Amino acid sequence: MLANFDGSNAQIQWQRFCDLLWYERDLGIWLDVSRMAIGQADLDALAPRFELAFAAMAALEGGAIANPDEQRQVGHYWLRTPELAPDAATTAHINAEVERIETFGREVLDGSLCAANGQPFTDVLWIGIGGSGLGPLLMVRALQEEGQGLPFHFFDNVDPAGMSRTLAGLDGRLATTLVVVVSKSGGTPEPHIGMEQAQARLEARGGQWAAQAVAVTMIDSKLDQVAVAGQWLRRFDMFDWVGGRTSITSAVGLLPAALVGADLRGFLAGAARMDALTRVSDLLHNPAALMAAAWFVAGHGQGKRDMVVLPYRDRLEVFSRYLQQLVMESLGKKHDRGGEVVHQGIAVYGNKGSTDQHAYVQQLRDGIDNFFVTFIEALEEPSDIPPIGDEIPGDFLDGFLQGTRSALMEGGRQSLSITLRRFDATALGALIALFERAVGLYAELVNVNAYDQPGVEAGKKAAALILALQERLEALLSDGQERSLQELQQALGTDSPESLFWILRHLCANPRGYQVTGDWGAPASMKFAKV
Ligand SMILES: O=P(O)(O)OC[C@H]1O[C@H](O)[C@H](O)[C@@H](O)[C@@H]1O
Repeated sequence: MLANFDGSNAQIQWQRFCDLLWYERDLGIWLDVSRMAIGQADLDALAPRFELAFAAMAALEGGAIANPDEQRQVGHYWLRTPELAPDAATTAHINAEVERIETFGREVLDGSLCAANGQPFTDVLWIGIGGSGLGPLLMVRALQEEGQGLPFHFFDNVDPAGMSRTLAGLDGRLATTLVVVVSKSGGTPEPHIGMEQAQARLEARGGQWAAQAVAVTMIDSKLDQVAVAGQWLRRFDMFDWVGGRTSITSAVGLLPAALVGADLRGFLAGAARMDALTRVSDLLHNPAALMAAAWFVAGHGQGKRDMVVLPYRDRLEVFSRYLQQLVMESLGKKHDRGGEVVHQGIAVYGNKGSTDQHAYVQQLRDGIDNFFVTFIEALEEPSDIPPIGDEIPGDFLDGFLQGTRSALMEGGRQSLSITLRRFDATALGALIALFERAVGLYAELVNVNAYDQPGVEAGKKAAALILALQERLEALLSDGQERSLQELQQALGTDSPESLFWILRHLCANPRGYQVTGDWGAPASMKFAKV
C-alpha cells in the first residue's frame, strides 16, 4: 500500500521513494515519481484506464490507423525496431535508409564526397521548422563534440534578420556548405522560402546548388519533386507514418547525428531499449506509465499544472523546447476523440536547472503552485574538469539539484526526477522514447488524438489569408492614389481596418515605395499612397 505524498514527513517520503523507484541497469536510468502527488487510490482508479491505454499503444505499434483524422498509421516506434513494422518491405526500407544515412555521413566527413569545387564540405545549413528543425537542433546541441563533425547552422523560420545573420556568417564558405532542406509534407512555406534564399545566396557565391543540396521529405512531395527535377545530391525519406514531432529517430535526427559524427546506432538502440521497457503492461513497472500517471494526477487530468523541465546538463538546454512541441502539439487539443470540447494540454517550459535556479525558481518555490518540475541529471562527469582545492563542480551541481528538490518539497511543490548514469547518444535516445511513450499513454488517459494538429492548420490558413489580402492591398494602391484606412477597408471589403494597418505598418517601415501621412498613434488620421 503506497503512502500518500507528504512533503512534511521525511520518513514517509523515503518509503514512497523506495516503493516507486524505477531503475534499469543496462541503460543506467532511474525514475523517481515519489514527490508527485500520486497515491494508492490514484493508482487503483487509473488501472482500468491504463489497461485501455496499453492496448491502444499495442494496436498503434501493430499498425492501426492511430491518427484517424489524417487516416494515418503512427509508426515512429518502428524506426528503432524495424522488425516491428507491419510488413517486410517497410522493415527493409527503414534499415536501408539508416545505412544510406550512415554512409553519406561518413563520406561527407572523410572528404570522399566533396562540394562541386572539389573542396570538402565545411558546414551544414539545416532548413526546417517544427519537428524538422527542433529534433536536429537537439541532436546537434546534445551530441556534438568540440572539433568533431561539421558545424551546423539553422534556418528554422523566415525571419529575414535571422537569415541575414546566418548567411553573413557562412559567406565565404557557402560554396562548401551542405544545405539540407527538411519538410515532411514538403509543402510548408517556411523551409521553402528559406531554401529559395539559401539557393540564391549560395549561387551568388559560386556554389552549385544541386551538388550541395539534400532533401529530407516524403517520397513524391512537392519538395521531393523539386529535388528529383533538380538532381539534388541526395534525398532521404520521411515516411508517411512518422509525424514531425516524433521524427527524431528518422533521417530528421539521424542525418544530423551522422554529420556531427555522433553515435547514431547507439541513439537508436537507446530508444529501442526504452520502447521495450515502456511496452510493459504494468503501471508500476513501466516508467512512461508512471510519468503519465503522475502528470495526470498532478493536473487533475486537465493539464492544470505546467511541466517545468530542469535539466542539470548544458547539452540538454534545448530539450525543453523539443518537449514543448512533443507534449503541447500532441496533447493541446480542443476536442477529445468523442468530439467533446475538452481544451486539453500540458504547458512545458524550462532551460537549464542550475541556471534557472537564479532566475525563476523563486516563483516555483514560493509563488503560484501551478506546475510540477521534471529534474534531469547525469552522474558521470568529464575527466578534464579537475577539483580545484576541495571544490568539484559536479558536486556543486548535484548539491544544487538536491537543494532545489528539497526546497520545492518543503514548499509542498511536486517534482519528478530522471537520473542518467551517463549522458550519451544512447541515453538521449532512451530519454526521447520515454517521453514519446508517456505522451502517447497520457493522450489515451485523456482520450485525445496525440497525432494531429488542427490548431496549427488554422494558423497557417489565417496567414495565407493575410498574404492574399496584402496582394490585393498592394494592387489597389499601385494606382498612386492616396487612401485612408477606412477607404481601403471599404474598397477591399474587410471586417475592420486592423489587418490593413498591420500590413501597411510593415510595408512603410521598409523601402517598398509607400508614402504615409498622419500619426501612427492615431490610425484614423493616416493616409497611404504608393509613390
Ligand atoms: O516537416 P514539415 O511538414 O515541414 O512540418 C513542420 C512542422 O509544421 C507543422 O505545421 C506541424 O505543426 C509540425 O508538427 C511540423 O513539425
